[in-house]
Amino acid sequence: AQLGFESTAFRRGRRPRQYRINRSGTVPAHLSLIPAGPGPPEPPAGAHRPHTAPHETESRPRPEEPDRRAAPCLGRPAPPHTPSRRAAGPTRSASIEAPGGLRGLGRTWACAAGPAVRAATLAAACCVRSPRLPAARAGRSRGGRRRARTGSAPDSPRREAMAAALRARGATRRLLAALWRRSPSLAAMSADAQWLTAEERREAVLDLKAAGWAELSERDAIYKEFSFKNFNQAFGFMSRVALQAEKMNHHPEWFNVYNKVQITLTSHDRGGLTRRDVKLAKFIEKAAASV
Ligand SMILES: C[C@H](O)[C@H](O)[C@H]1CNC2=NC(N)=NC(=O)C2=N1
Repeated sequence: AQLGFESTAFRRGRRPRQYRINRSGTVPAHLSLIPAGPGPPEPPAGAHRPHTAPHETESRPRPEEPDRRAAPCLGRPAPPHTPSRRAAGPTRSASIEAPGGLRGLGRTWACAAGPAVRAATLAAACCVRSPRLPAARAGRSRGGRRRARTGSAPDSPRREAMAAALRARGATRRLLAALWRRSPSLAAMSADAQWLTAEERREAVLDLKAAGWAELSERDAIYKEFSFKNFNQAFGFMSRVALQAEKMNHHPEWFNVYNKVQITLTSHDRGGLTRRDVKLAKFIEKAAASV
């Protein structure tokens, strides 16, 4: 497969060089594709880590905070678009097109590279380095590759930018991994948020019973029958409730015969009464009163 790599900031006007990776559609492990978007959770130690070149996992000083000035594109996948031509005006952009068919790729990344962001930063922060290009053409001498691997101090602004970009990338990955690790607890927290505390439930049911609702004995739900002047009023009421239900993604169980509407509220995904049922019941009371 052909990876089209065009970076005007990188090429400074020379004909963009096309990078090529193997035809199997896989990205060899020693290629470094730096996901700028929220990547998958960090694999457990020792697990297969796709798209991370060996030298990128070696020890390298990692600042606490990513230096975003060096690699503004990290953390932001770009919408799919064709490789950009030289952008007119003060800023230039570079993009890498990874056709959807490539395994593990299929993403388009763009780096908004203002004049101050050097080509080396783009090369480090957003590019896939082809294994086929001789070291010199890949924009780094053999010594430079050794220095990047060992983390020894780079000796030119271009290498400084590259080292800063790689450090920023590492810090960003660690940040994303920490967020991914925490997400199960966030999900659990939102689940807990659905349930009513005992006190909240007691107060809510008291108010709803005062409005004519009843607790069902055979399941954890509340029920009420509404009567309207005619079918037209009943259906208008149902239409308003239906729109609210869609908005909340929380729907009543109901039955309508002419001017009667029987409604049961419970949260199927929780197997009982939750805040959503109370909220919908309060909306239903207002809708019935305004018919
Ligand atoms: C797929 C859809 O989001 C879910 O089925 C929603 C739809 N409406 C719902 N309504 C109610 N009352 N309980 C649910 O658990 C529920 N889940």
